[in-house]
Amino acid sequence: MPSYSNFFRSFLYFGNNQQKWKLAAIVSSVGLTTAGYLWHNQHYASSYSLHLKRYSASAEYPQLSKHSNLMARQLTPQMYAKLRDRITPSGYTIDDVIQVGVDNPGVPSRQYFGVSAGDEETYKMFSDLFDPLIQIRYNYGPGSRQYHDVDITKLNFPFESDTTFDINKYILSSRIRITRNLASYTFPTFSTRAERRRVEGKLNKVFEQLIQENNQFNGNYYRLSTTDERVQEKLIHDGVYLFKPQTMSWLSSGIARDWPDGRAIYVNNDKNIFAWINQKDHLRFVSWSTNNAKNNLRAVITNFFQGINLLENSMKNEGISFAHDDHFGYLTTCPANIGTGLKYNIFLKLPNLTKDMRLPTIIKDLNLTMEEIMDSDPQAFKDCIDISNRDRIGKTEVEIIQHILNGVKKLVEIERQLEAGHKLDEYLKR
Ligand SMILES: Nc1ncnc2c1ncn2[C@@H]1O[C@H](COP(=O)(O)OP(=O)(O)OP(=O)(O)O)[C@@H](O)[C@H]1O
Repeated sequence: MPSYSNFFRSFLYFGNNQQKWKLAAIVSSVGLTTAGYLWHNQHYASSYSLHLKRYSASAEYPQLSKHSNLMARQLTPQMYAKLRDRITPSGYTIDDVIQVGVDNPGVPSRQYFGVSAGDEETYKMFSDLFDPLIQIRYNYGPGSRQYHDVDITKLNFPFESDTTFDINKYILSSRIRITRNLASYTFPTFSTRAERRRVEGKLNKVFEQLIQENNQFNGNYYRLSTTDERVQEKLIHDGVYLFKPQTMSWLSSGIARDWPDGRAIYVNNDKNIFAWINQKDHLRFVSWSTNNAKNNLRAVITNFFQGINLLENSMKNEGISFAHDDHFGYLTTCPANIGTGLKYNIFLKLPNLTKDMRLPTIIKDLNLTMEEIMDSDPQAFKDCIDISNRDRIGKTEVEIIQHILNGVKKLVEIERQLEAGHKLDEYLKR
């Protein structure tokens, strides 16, 4: 092992004076950075454990006996005691992770996660809890790898070449979105005001590039804190306004703090592409068909992936990228979105099928999710359902979209059989 005196002697005989000073400057800056990093970590870890260790793990264990969310079913007192000593580099703890689930018990019929991530490191740091939850909800095991495929030429759009019936009678509209966070910044659950503003500032530059460089994405960027009421009303009318999250689960996760500071909206001139900045995640990017452009399935998907591609190119110019991991895919605030962060919704009008009690079972067998459509006018979406993907992780983007399209094709076919007077049992037997 080289001794300090050997090191000093080598330094004396090294190069000329200028090179010596250069070397000394490099060595001391590396030393100071390392010492600073270690001090920072130790300081945080020790103040955190001092604070926690005032009471035992069993005294701190949350009251979960009446809870039915996934977290409450997995977090044993032993696991809590083990994870209580961990902290991510930005300071996120197990108590931060579980707060949404402690405050929101959930209902047995819904697989509500009851956890949130505060930064990229959360998933690995608290994998004892996150891994089983993701396994239960998505059947996605710890050894798996998330693959991506955005080659939309592989997609097969149903009924596109079939002109024998009016598809617009059944398919009303579609909407696709991704949700993402930027690498190296804390997530909205945990960001400080300054960091949230920094993220918004970076994304502002990215969207300004998109607006300037591309006709289709030409549009406007609005900071919520400086948007006047008239513009606000217009954005609400266009269906793109970013409202402050109101549900208890999102309020207790911390994402609505300081609203509307650091929040922004991008929307293109055609109003069929928009983005929300600093809502549940740093970025939510959406492509949809408005009511007067019904059943524009292919265009919605094409615009969407074109937009993401341009966004990622602009992000490179800004030196930023999305938080991503080979195993977990894109890292999101809620594990419900992890993997692809992709949700694809299609509104369907199925007057016969929606009257049948077996519809929820059919939807479940197709591995889809069905939601009610909320509208101020209850008649507007009579006999309609909102179909979306159940999976976000373990499948590629193209697989998820094709799965929805195939499911929609089946549902429309069943509806048409019922319309023609056939019984549902006949179809189900096939
Ligand atoms: N196909 C569609 N056509 C028109 N509007 C849609 C469509 N799909 C969804 N929407 C509307 O967009 C809004 C948000 O939809 P949704 O809650 O499914 O997605 P999300 O907010 O992106 O995801 P989540 O809240 O589950 O993280 C809802 O008001 C919904 O009615």
